[in-house]
Amino acid sequence: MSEPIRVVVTGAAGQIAYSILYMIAKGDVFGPNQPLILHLLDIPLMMGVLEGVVMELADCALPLLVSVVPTDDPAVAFKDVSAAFLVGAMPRKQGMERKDLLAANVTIFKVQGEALDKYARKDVKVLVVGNPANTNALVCSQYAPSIPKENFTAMTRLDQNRAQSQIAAKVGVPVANVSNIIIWGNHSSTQFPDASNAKVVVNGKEVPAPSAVQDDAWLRTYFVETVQKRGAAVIAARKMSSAMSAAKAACDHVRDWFQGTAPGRFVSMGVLSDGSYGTPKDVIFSFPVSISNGKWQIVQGLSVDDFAKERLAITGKELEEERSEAFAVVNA
Ligand SMILES: NC(=O)C1=CN([C@@H]2O[C@H](COP(=O)(O)OP(=O)(O)OC[C@H]3O[C@@H](n4cnc5c(N)ncnc54)[C@H](O)[C@@H]3O)[C@@H](O)[C@H]2O)C=CC1
Ligand SMILES: O=C(O)CCC(=O)C(=O)O
Repeated sequence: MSEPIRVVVTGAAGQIAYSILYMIAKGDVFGPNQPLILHLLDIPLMMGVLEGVVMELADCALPLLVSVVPTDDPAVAFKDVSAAFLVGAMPRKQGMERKDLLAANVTIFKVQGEALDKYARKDVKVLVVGNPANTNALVCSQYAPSIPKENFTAMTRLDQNRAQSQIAAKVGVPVANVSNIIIWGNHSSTQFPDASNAKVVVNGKEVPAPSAVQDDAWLRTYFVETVQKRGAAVIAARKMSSAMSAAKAACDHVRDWFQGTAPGRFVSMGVLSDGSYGTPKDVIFSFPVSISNGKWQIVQGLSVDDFAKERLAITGKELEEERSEAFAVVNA
């Protein structure tokens, strides 16, 4: 067994955390040989609820979980952490867009960026889940200047998983047979879910997703819109936002970041844009990335047709607008 690593989950008394903590603590992210010390951050009002979560974690009797540190103090929560799941933020209600949360949530990520800068390990890997995730990740990284910008990412893995599941159902194959779906841009209704470079295994043979689906109109309309609006559909049905699937996606994201992607495979992550594929620079934009040795790289040279270019421009523009609005809030 290796030495334990410290992992922080914010919003630890909330609904995503209720699923994510179990998944992390049983080894789904860092592997079956990596002991963990879990730091749980929430606001003072939620400390009673958090106590119950701590009791339940103990009652799970998980061999990898060395200890748990519940706290409402960012200085304690971020101390020496190797990985940070930044979940704690207000979720949207029915009828809202995620960017409507910007004014309420962006300040949380300023404070947590400052705390990461002061207290976390300099190689900490940060995943922002709290919405609007891309812009919150950008703000967080700006306030943590001593940590490399590439260590800040935003979650679009839930959108990727949703897209994968839609394609699998359409073709009639298990989800594991579908790979290399791309989510471009913002985790919002302007995102562009793109199956044009994806692969599907049909009858034992890997083929391009468009040939497996055989319905280009579906791929450009129903598929794109279903994934873009899936979060809202879950809220309409559950009266609460996605939680179990969000927790699973966060674990997938951080697992792949730490453990790498298989040769020829890529996943989607919101990362600092370098302008690849004509996107605006210096926003957190979701790209296809391959990962090895804990470092992600934007996959280059993929075909992007005019239909895709138009959609990349729309979601990129939204991210530029969110960036201006966010910095106006934090600098006010
Ligand atoms: N990127 C993505 O794909 C997804 C993002 N989300 C977002 O994740 C966030 C959390 O969702 P839920 O867990 O369902 O919400 P929730 O309301 O159940 O839990 C949020 C928790 O965060 C805590 N919190 C608030 N301010 C905090 C602070 N400054 N420090 C630490 N904790 C704080 C709250 O007290 C609460 O316990 C929301 O913003 C939601 O929109 C949800 C699903 C998917
Ligand atoms: O849709 C939301 O605003 C909350 C949850 C979420 O981001 C999602 O389900 O994709």
